Amino acid sequence: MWAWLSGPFMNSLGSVFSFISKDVVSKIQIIENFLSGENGSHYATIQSMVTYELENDLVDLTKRGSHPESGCRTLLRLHRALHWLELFLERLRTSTEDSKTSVMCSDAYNESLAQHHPWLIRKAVGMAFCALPGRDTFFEVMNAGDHTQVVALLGESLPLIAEVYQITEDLYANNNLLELP
Ligand SMILES: CCCCCCCC/C=C\CCCCCCCC(=O)N[C@@H](COP(=O)(O)O)[C@H](O)/C=C/CCCCCCCCCCCCC
Repeated sequence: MWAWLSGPFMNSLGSVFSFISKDVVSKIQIIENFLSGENGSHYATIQSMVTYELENDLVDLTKRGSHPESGCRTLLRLHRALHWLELFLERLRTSTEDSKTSVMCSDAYNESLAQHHPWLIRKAVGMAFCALPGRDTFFEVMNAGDHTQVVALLGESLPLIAEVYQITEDLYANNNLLELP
């Protein structure tokens, strides 16, 4: 995932996608830094991270303050991105030759991340989607064989992505963390 996000495919799509990939990579890096830091053992699971940060007042709960890059708020952004990914890949899996990646991408975006982004980002992202390559290119960059094989792989992977998403969603909902600033 890391290599793909910062690799030639994303960079070839233009400046908006470079910005998106840098944003995701920097958020993954924040979590990795916690994991390799002195309190790393508390970051071994999402559950232990949430418990540790909440018990030690390490999360800005209502407005950004002294903990602008807590593990909880950083993971929340990635969690929302994972939802976009799930919705997009499901559309790709069930797409036909006539399907447009720009439409699949923006429909998935509007159902997920868009609700958390300001107007300017939504507009910039919406325009960038129009420049996305076609469906065949997406199948190729997955590097998992022909179309039938990619569709089969997506059929196996998507339930796992959905399960990971739901576990985090439930944990965050139970701890009132779904709207962290
Ligand atoms: C359990 C972790 C799993 C991580 C899974 C990540 C999957 C990533 C896959 C695709 C990339 C989507 C990236 C979306 C990043 C969104 C993070 C975010 O919302 N960041 C915004 C807020 O950050 P803060 O300021 O609060 O720190 C930030 O403002 C970024 C805005 C631009 C977001 C544009 C989203 C566009 C979504 C569609 C991406 C299309 C990628 C095309 C791939 C060919």
